[in-house]
Amino acid sequence: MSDVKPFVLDFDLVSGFCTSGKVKPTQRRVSDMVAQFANETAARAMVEGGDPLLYEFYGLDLPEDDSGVLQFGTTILYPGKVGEEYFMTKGHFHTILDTSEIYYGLSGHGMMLMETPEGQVDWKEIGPGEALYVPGRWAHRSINTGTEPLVMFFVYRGDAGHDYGTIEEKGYRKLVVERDGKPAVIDNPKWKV
Ligand SMILES: O=P(O)(O)OC[C@H]1O[C@H](O)[C@H](O)[C@@H](O)[C@@H]1O
Ligand SMILES: [Fe+2]
Repeated sequence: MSDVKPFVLDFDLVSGFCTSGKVKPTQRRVSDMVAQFANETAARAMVEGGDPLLYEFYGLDLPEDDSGVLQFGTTILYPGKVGEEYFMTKGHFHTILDTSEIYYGLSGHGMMLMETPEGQVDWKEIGPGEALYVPGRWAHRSINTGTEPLVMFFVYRGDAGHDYGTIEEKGYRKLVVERDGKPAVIDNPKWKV
């Protein structure tokens, strides 16, 4: 058991930021995930044109080897598109595959795209006041389908870990793109078996 003392942390409901500045967010830009977008040419052009910030999230300094710890924080995913594909997170399986995660929508609107190693796929919309349960075994990627930052609070088992490799190699089976001004879920042409 780790020796974490009780503590309180503030997260602004709209911006998602820890306004007291007690923790600093990690940022990911288009350059951090060019190969993940369906239109890599559009992604590279955006990197050249200033490399916009896609999202930032708070990872706290809690022990990552203790199943009794709960990791938590907020993700702030900005609105925008790379080609026709909405801004999204990298997405990951948990290293301990069977561990789940809960997201609670604070502001903005988006979608969680999920899939299992066996090839089941699912997606759920998420907005303010909605709690989304991502069961163990489901890889998860957040997507901002709106015009405001998508802000979500998350919590998961402390030792769950992030497995990015599988998604980086194979991609997701589905993509979320804008079609006729609306989000559409389509097959990912770059997905590898
Ligand atoms: O890890 P990414 O796929 O880049 O997503 C960024 C972050 O999003 C979520 O909110 C997760 O709970 C975090 O554990 C994760 O690190
Ligand atoms: Fe996760």
